[in-house]
Amino acid sequence: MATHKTQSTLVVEHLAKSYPTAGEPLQVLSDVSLSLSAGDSLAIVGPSGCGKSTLLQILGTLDVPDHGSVRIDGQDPFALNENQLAGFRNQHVGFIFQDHHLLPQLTVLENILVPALAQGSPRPERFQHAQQLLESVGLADRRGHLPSELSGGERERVAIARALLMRPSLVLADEPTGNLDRRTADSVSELLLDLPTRHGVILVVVTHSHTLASALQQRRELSDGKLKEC
Ligand SMILES: Nc1ncnc2c1ncn2[C@@H]1O[C@H](COP(=O)(O)OP(=O)(O)OP(=O)(O)O)[C@@H](O)[C@H]1O
Repeated sequence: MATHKTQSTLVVEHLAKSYPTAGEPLQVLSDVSLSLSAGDSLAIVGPSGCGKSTLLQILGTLDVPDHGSVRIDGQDPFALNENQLAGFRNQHVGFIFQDHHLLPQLTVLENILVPALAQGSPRPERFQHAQQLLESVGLADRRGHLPSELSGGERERVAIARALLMRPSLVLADEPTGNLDRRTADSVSELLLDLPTRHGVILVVVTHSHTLASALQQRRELSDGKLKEC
């Protein structure tokens, strides 16, 4: 199952981002730089409102910085036009959100295949890969179930499998264990921690969980718009 992309890299230099307000703009990121490669994992921690999700959105190319650069696998995603960027994101980035964003009317297997649908009908290899991923998250026997028939932890597992479908270089997780009880959070964390070695991805996790943060290879606190060692 391991599909190491040895070229996987994330290089971020001097990112800055502010939001307009009625008064002075709110400077959320002032100077963020980092460099990660295949197999690396990083926790981003910090108090509520410090800008963690904003940073994750920019790393995932869902939002644009005011200044600075992001290079994923050596490419500048913000130099692409809108269609190219959507395709690039689909191929290079997997997202895992706290509320998992599964489509309620689709089965577990169909939800995992959603990223491939953006490119038309999934090829048989994709179905096979989706099935393998379902097995790897321990849900092979739930492929025909709807999200409403799953527990919170099981839905999060589906979201993890979906994030891996396109064999991304970069997996971004925003509070992946935030809504889960301790035991379920531990088992989801275990799956996440396995991703960099098992799938050769770069894993960046925003979390308030000390347990999860301390299990990742690297930790940075976002403070005053900058990443600091912690
Ligand atoms: N679209 C927006 N327009 C204006 N302000 C925004 C916008 N998005 C976020 N903010 C503000 O930017 C700051 C950082 O928000 P962000 O969601 O990145 O923080 P966070 O560290 O992820 O918080 P939490 O841990 O509570 O999720 C907050 O003060 C928030 O209110």
